[in-house]
Amino acid sequence: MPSPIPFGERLRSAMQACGPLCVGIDPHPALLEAWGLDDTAEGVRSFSLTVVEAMAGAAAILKPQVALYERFGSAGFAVLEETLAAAKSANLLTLADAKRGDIGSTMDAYATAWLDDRSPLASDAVTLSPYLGYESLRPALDLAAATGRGVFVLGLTSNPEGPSVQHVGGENSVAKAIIDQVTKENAAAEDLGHVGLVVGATIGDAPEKLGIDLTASKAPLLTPGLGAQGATAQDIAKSFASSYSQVLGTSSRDILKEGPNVVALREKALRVRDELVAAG
Ligand SMILES: O=c1ccn([C@@H]2O[C@H](COP(=O)(O)O)[C@@H](O)[C@H]2O)c(=O)[nH]1
Repeated sequence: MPSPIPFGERLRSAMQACGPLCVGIDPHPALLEAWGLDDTAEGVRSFSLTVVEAMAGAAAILKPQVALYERFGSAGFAVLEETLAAAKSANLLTLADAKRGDIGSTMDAYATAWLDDRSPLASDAVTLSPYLGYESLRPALDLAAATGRGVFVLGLTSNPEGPSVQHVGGENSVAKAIIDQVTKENAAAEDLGHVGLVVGATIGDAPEKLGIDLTASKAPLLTPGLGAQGATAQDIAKSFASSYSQVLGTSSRDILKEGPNVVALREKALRVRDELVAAG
């Protein structure tokens, strides 16, 4: 069996072809209502398939927020499976925003669920929480590498509560310890590695203050916080400066509020994408 193409290479090709944008699929009750859909699994299905249709060729990757499917139990997971399959058929990469993290033995099962070729939920990448210790993520890190998939580890999150944990330690912060491990993991990559980082668009000068070198990490940098949480493409360009070529700008509600019209959704995504390109 030939080795799979590494996730970092696949992501870079998608970013070159479609631009540095990740569109989040977050079917919140208020958005479903605004789109004239019921807050049911069927409503979430219609919402998700419309986003997939609108984003083909306009986004490098789609990020379904797993929590918003999970609230409908098995019916929600069936819709998520269908959404992942539709994205694959439309040549869109997928990042399941599940933020999984547990002791190693349980992590094995999470890795199988999100990163094994045989799983109906297999995605191109999954988000992981490293707060049980970076090495507890090993089953997912290794399975992702073996299957040509990726993971995005929480580093500096976009929410205002994040610093109360992630900045602890100052020059030897919790976030720096995590990011140093990611740097080691991606050391052999020529460009982007298979281990990405979640680093919010709202973080301001935190990397500088904490002595964190994001460029050296070779991590694809997922930057939630753009749009609905108040950050702009210019904010990202300022915070990320030398690592900007690694940035995958991500936005959910600010784009999704343009639906359900497919053309309006796509045009908004293209505007956000063009702003990200221009800011660099
Ligand atoms: O630090 C983080 C990590 C993840 N998220 C997720 O991204 C989207 C953001 O949605 P917007 O509507 O663009 O605000 C959402 O799914 C979050 O759970 C984040 O915001 N920050």
